[in-house]
Amino acid sequence: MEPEEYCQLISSSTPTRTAETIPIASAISRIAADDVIADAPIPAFATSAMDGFAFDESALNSAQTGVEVAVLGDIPAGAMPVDIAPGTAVRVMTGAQVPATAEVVVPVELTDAESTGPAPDRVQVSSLSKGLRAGWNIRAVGEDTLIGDTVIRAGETISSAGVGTLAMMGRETTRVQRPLTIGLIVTGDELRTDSTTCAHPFIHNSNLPMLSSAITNAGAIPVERSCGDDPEALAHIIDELGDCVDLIITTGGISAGAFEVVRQALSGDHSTFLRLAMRPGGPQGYGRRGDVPLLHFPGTPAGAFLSFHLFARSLIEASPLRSRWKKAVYAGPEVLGHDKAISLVPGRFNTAGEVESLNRSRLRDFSGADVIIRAPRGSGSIRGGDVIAVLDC
Ligand SMILES: Nc1nc2c(c(=O)[nH]1)N[C@H]1C(S)=C(S)[C@@H](COP(=O)(O)OP(=O)(O)OC[C@H]3O[C@@H](n4cnc5c(N)ncnc54)[C@H](O)[C@@H]3O)O[C@H]1N2
Ligand code: MOO
Repeated sequence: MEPEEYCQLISSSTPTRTAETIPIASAISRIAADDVIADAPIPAFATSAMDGFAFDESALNSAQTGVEVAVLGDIPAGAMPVDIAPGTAVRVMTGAQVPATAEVVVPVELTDAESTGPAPDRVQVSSLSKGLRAGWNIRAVGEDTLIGDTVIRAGETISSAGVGTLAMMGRETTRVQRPLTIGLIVTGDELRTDSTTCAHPFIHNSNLPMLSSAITNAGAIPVERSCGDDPEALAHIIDELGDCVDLIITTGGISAGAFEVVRQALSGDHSTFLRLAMRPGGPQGYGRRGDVPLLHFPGTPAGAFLSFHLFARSLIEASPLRSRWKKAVYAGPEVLGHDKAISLVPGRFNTAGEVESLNRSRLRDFSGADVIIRAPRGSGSIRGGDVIAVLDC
């Protein structure tokens, strides 16, 4: 089974999301829970798009014949508009509310006026074409956004432009998805988290800080646990976490050894274990204990890293793996396909915007990578100039 098909199989493990209301200043990188619909037009009143002079229709007619027009005053942005007496002009600044009778705004550069200093008493327009449309340089009510426009869609990640859009509409709070809480259990008697006790035959526990930070980076809240090779102890930790998390990820203990703690604790009643046609990260498992979905990743650090980016992120983002791959142009070197499995290889964008591969798939090779390259299975290979599938990581 290829990873996309497996992702489809585990999609029923996608945790249920609830929503919360938060201040817009905290909404960056959060996922919009609802469509945001404009309840007022933007701009809410007609404004000038230029620094210049607002003319009513008869003043414009005079100005187009070269006649000087009287200027009745100034409307800076943020000031109430001054009415235009028939046949006269007012000086307006970009963003200022224009008088209701304004026909056009003529930019200051097209007049004989200085751009700074007090407003002149009179203004003459140097050159103005005849067929000006009414509303020239005036931003009409709703020109940017109309009442009822969907400005942010449910499921979109709110960017800084999104925060600005919410602020532009006068929103102080917004509804976002509540972050998921994810239990992370790394397994293995050989693991030591405290480096002072990590003498032979123990090893440093890399999966715990790696996946905990990956969970945080994906916008979720990690709850960390470590477990030895005792299946009963693991079942106990899963039950304890089950009350307070939306998803549990385990690493290690799922392949073919004599002390496969995850497999022993869960296979049969709770979880299914299988080998995917992908390298690294082939051994995988999924299941449910009570209401809580379970994902089981291999213990090898590169396998755990890739499993997180392919599968955990698909569930967190509620987006199938098939639609998460992006296209890129490959720059080389040649990567040979494996007959039985797709290969996952670290890739980095070069200065030409194409992807180069590092050709080995150790965890340290992924640490400098921008993307995970998907090299298809089979006897072919990927070469410079090919269009390839990549996943950000
Ligand atoms: N007879 C077979 N043996 C193995 C097979 C197989 O098909 N037949 N598959 C191999 C592949 S591929 C993988 S991947 C691993 C997966 O094994 P597990 O998921 O059971 O993981 P462990 O055996 O517990 O650990 C594997 C490896 O990773 C180290 N490890 C585990 N957790 C951590 C951690 N938190 N931090 C750092 N390193 C960790 C562990 O010490 C092992 O070296 O199975 C192969 N074997
Ligand atoms: O599937 Mo494993 O060692 O290739 O991660």
